Amino acid sequence: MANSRFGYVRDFETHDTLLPQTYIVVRIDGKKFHEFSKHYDFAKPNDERALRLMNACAKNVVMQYRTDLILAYGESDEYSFILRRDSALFNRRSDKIATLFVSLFTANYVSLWPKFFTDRALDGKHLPYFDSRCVVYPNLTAVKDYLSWRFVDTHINNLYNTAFWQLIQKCGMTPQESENRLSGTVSSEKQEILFKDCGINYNNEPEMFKKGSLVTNKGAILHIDVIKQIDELFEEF
Ligand SMILES: Nc1nc2c(ncn2[C@@H]2O[C@H](COP(=O)(O)OP(=O)(O)OP(=O)(O)O)[C@@H](O)[C@H]2O)c(=O)[nH]1
Ligand SMILES: [Mg+2]
Repeated sequence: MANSRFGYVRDFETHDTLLPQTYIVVRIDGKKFHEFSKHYDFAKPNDERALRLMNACAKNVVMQYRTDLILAYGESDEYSFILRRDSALFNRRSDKIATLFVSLFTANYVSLWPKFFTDRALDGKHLPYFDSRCVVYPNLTAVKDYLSWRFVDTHINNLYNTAFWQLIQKCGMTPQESENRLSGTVSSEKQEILFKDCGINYNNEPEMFKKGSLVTNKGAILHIDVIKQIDELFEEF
């Protein structure tokens, strides 16, 4: 950058450096995807094309930064990227990491869209965009708990949403009736309602819906019980 008398303004810039020797998690989340999914007629509660598109974008981000990443995990309109404790990516600058991850992800989302939504083009008034944040975790226990938290969230949301929409679609309930039916029920009761009222065995639902998607740093996309395999997933880290 050339020197000029205006150059002093550079001194106003600040850089947030993430604590050394901590695990960095970058979480991105679709902005107003409630509206976005409605506009593009996503299947309810899970649109396989949309989830596969998210996975393809995440995989490309993982491959770009694979040496710094442990794994990525996603559900719905969100993805978390977990970086190694010793990562020196962009000198651990929070703004650089958060913005580059989210813009690379979004660029992929737009460019890969036609591959997954073959009969519907993106229109300029309804473009996908995502927020992004970096959070640091001080030890392996905390980072394992972070991933377990997202996994449990996937399970809870998916079971509720599956039951909620099945009661509407199969049993002809209104959204309010469906909500009332599920209100106060625990997991096993929701599974029972699904089975008895809708003839659906939750265990037979697609693994990607029930378990979310995990991208390894080699680029494999898995739908596994994260909690059962949590120690293996972080064995080398
Ligand atoms: N129908 C359908 N909707 C989906 C799917 N995946 C995500 N969504 C929608 O995306 C929303 C994601 O939740 P949030 O991130 O809390 O909602 P949001 O509208 O994106 O709000 P902000 O993130 O705060 O901007 C869900 O509530 C759904 O409405 C899908 O596969 N099918
Ligand atoms: Mg969102």
